[in-house]
Amino acid sequence: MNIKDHIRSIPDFPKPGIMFYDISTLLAHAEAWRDTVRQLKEAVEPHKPALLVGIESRGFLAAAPLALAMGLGFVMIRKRGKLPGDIITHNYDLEYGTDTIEIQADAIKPGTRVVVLDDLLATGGTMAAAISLLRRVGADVAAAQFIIELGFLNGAAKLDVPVQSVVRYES
Ligand SMILES: O=P(O)(O)OC[C@H]1O[C@H](OP(=O)(O)OP(=O)(O)O)[C@H](O)[C@@H]1O
Ligand SMILES: Nc1ncnc2[nH]cnc12
Repeated sequence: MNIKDHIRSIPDFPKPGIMFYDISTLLAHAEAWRDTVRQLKEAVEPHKPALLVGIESRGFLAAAPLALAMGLGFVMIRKRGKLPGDIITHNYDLEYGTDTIEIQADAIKPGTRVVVLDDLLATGGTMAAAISLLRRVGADVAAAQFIIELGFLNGAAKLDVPVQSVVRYES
């Protein structure tokens, strides 16, 4: 199964000059999606995580089925203002402006080995922020796992954990 055959590339979205890699078509194809989750499992298992973490929102689509397939729990990192209870907040810089992600303060016991998942690695800013947030709650971040990596943006250079992806684009 060639996973790339099921990812749709849409030029000039959300703005001119950006190629958008759309996983809608991958999710809609049962066999291709099953194979994607299988490949995620093969890549993540060697890190022996006790827990998986997903980043809102497309990261949930990867992390939740993988957690079920691996028999592990799954923790959400969410955008600002969505999580109830005691939360830990992390602000980070985007190309223009700032953004905020959050996790529940008691979601992860200190020392727990986790793998973080997101659908796509672009500049690496989102995953770098997620890793900082996870370390603040005491998680041991074993790896960052993606479905898609945009290699030409060199986001992996921002991350100080092993970076893995199912498919990679060079342009
Ligand atoms: O490597 P970066 O440059 O940080 O970009 C990657 C992030 O951008 C997208 O999320 P988006 O903010 O579009 O949210 P969504 O998952 O809710 O669609 C994607 O799902 C990653 O989380
Ligand atoms: N080029 C891209 N395609 C899909 N999702 C993205 N998130 C950030 N950059 C993206």
